[in-house]
Amino acid sequence: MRGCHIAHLNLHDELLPYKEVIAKVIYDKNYPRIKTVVNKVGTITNEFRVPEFETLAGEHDMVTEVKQYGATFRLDYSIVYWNSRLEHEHKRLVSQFRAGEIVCDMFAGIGPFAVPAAQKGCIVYANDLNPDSINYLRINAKINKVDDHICAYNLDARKFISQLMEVPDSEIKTESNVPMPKACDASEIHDNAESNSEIEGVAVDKADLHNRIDTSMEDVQGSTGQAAISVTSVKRPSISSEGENGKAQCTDIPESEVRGKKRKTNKRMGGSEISSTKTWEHIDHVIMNLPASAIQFLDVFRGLLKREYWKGQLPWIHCYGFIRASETPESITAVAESALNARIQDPIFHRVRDVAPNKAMFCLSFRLPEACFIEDTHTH
Ligand SMILES: C[S@@+](CC[C@H](N)C(=O)[O-])C[C@H]1O[C@@H](n2cnc3c(N)ncnc32)[C@H](O)[C@@H]1O
Repeated sequence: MRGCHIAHLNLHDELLPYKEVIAKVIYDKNYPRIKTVVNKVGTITNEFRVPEFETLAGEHDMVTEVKQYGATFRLDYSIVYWNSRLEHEHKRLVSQFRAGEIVCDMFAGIGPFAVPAAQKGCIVYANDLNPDSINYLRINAKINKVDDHICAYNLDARKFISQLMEVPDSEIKTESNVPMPKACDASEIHDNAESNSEIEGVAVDKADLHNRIDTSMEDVQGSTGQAAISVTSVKRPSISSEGENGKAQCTDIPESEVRGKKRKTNKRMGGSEISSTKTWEHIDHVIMNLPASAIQFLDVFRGLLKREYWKGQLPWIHCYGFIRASETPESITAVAESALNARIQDPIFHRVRDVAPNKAMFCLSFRLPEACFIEDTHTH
């Protein structure tokens, strides 16, 4: 693994009697680059997907730094999930994202999707149930200088996505609280639609659309003052704030962060627009990399998005899982449809890698079906 002083073995049973000898040879041949040789023990059963390791040679130091396509990730191998074999998959998926898009990573780990997506200029809402993963994700966001593009949360994935989609009281449309006409203007809604989409016959670039929408939102805020209140009046706690013992605080999503994160256009993008994001109005991608059970979380999307607030197309869901020899992409899609209680149009099934002779990891990507909208949430 690039940049790492740990050699991580996965020895089969027949080699276990020789494990010390094997480890010593690896250590002697590679020292000082390799300072620790570990072997994975048993199968992963804990919910944080952290393997157990035994140290076979060298010092027991499991804190290290690894590099993936230009990003640096610090982690403690003994307390967080990390799999260097997913490098290509991280890269493949992030290559589909575009600057300015909003990405929600429900099972983010230490940030191998979140950090490169933020480096691309996406706004990333990243969550993990393991507080140590979130602690390292925040550290990695800082190391890679994208902490202004990542909001990190330590919640159960269902709660995380539900809270991001919750419309705050101050924004609920009532008869006396009619939405700002310009912010919900049909042409803007239309503009916020699609990557490289055809709008009235013209090819439209999504990043450009976001910039244009951003500018118009600034105008709206300036002219009415109403939206500006929801975005700027609440002081957001620092994303990288730490609790006692240097651990990231485990809290619900702070209202101010859910309500709309100030978005600075990435300096590397050369832009200077500052805009706001309201996650209940639009997100572009949801990543669900918990292959053992992510598909069972899909039911959280039933009735999750509120049609009257939503702008543009529905988000892409990228859901990971394992496929056995007895299963097919169609049968996997049927399981996802059953969880969503909706038909999926044109699913994209990508085989990520073989993990055992009869088992492969896959990524099922699809646009959230319209049936997942909740129609009328008006409070009169
Ligand atoms: C397979 S790892 C993926 C991490 C990262 N996305 C990657 O590609 O390396 C799954 C992650 O989901 C987290 N996790 C497990 N159950 C969860 C839950 N109910 N809600 C949120 N995160 C959870 C684990 O702590 C772990 O970091």
